[in-house]
Formats: sequence, structure tokens, C-alpha cells
Amino acid sequence: MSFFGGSNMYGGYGPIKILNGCSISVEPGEVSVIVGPNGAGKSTAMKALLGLVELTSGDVFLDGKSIDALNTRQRVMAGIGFVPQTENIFPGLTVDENLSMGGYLRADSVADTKQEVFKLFPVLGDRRKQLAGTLSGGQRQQLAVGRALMTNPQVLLLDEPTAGVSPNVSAQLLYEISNLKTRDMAIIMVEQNARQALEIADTGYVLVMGENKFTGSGPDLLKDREVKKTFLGG
Ligand SMILES: Nc1ncnc2c1ncn2[C@@H]1O[C@H](COP(=O)(O)OP(=O)(O)OP(=O)(O)O)[C@@H](O)[C@H]1O
Repeated sequence: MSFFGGSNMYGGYGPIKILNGCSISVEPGEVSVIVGPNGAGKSTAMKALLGLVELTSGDVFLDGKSIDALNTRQRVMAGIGFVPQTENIFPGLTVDENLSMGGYLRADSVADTKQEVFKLFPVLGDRRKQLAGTLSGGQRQQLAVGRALMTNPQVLLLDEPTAGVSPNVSAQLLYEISNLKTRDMAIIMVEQNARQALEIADTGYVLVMGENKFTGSGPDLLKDREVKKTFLGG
């Protein structure tokens, strides 16, 4: 069994079935990337891992144990960080305040973790007193990742971290995210930007209609003729 993931997940939104048996997992120090067409259920799969979507069957596990019975807050407490696709920062608060909010579930001091976030994203340190709403798109996404890191997660889930940023900035952001692997973090990311994301993927999942259509290492999927033809534009 992998360190973290969901196996054979079925479920959706009430009577609307979105996940049809998909399985996603990740190991510490690795990045798994979920790609696939619009509406395939990528975000839904991620929400299921977090307990935001109820499964009718299947399991979500962490470190050898089922976490099906845990609600979202308990999953965050258990070490799962989440970066939502939108509204992932508080624009009216400063960078520093955003990071403090990210750590609010913690009983211990967050000062050291903040310093680590500033080491990872120096621009956030430079702008710590600045309102988050005045940051560039890429800096906002860095802040959203930093905010999720404030709980010291073992697992980081990111829903389209490069949405709305330029290709250059998104390459840099993906590089910075993949650097978190060196901290033994287990990372699962949903990405529209399939090519760039698969380049850094230890494991890539191509999801179609809530099912695993192709699974393999990112570089292997990028070379696969069928994947190239169907999902990567030839
Ligand atoms: N809260 C919701 N209630 C009902 N249906 C929903 C809800 N959220 C998403 N859906 C539907 O579930 C399906 C899968 O959505 P999901 O966001 O998981 O897909 P996705 O693969 O992430 O797509 P995209 O790349 O467009 O974000 C879509 O048809 C969407 O309309």
C-alpha cells in the first residue's frame, strides 16, 4: 500500500456520479499528477481525498490506515495540506497574516515554519507586510502554497496551482513545488497544464470519466503515443 491515496473511489455530488473507481496515490518525496479532459473528475478526486466529497465506495488511506472516518478538519490535522484552485488567499490581509491564518490549527509556534516558507519563496519574505491582493498571480499562488505549508503537512494536495499564471511563471512554480520533494513531502497535484506538470511527475494519472485511463511515470506518459494523440495535442 502506498503512503497516501484513494483506491477504487466511487462517488460524486448526491445522485451525480463522478468518480467511477479511480485510484490515486503518492509516496513521500514524490509528486503524483492528475491530468485529463475538462469534467473528468480531477478536482472531485482531490476533494474526495480531503473528505469534501463523500464516497459511496472505496477507501482513502494515510500511512497504512484508513482515514475514511475522518472529516476534512481531522484530515488536515492528520497532516494533509490543501491548496484550492480559487480563493486560496485572503486578499485583504497581508502576506504575513495569510501565513498566520494558514497555521491557525496549530497549537505550537508557527514562526519557524514561516521562516521556511520565506526561504522557499523569498519574494514573500520581501513582501510580508504587503496586502496579498496586491501580489502578482504567481506570487499569490506561492502564498497559497506557503499558507498550506503552515500546518507542516506530510501530504500536500494542489488543485491547479498554475491556473492563471504565465507559462514562464508556471514552470518556475512547478519547479519550486517539486523541490518540496526533498523534504519528503508527498505531493498530489491536479493540472490543466499537462505537459509541464507531467515533466515533474513521478507518477501521472490520466483520468477520463472518473476512471484511470493511463498511469505511468510522467516522462513515460509524455512519450506514450496514445496519450500524446488524445491528451497532449499530438
Ligand atoms: N459541487 C458540484 N455539484 C454538482 N456537480 C459538480 C460539482 N462540482 C463539480 N461538478 C461536476 O462534476 C464533474 C467533474 O468536475 P471536476 O471539477 O471534478 O472536473 P475536472 O476534471 O477537475 O475538470 P476541470 O478541468 O474542468 O476543472 C463536472 O461535470 C462538474 O460539472
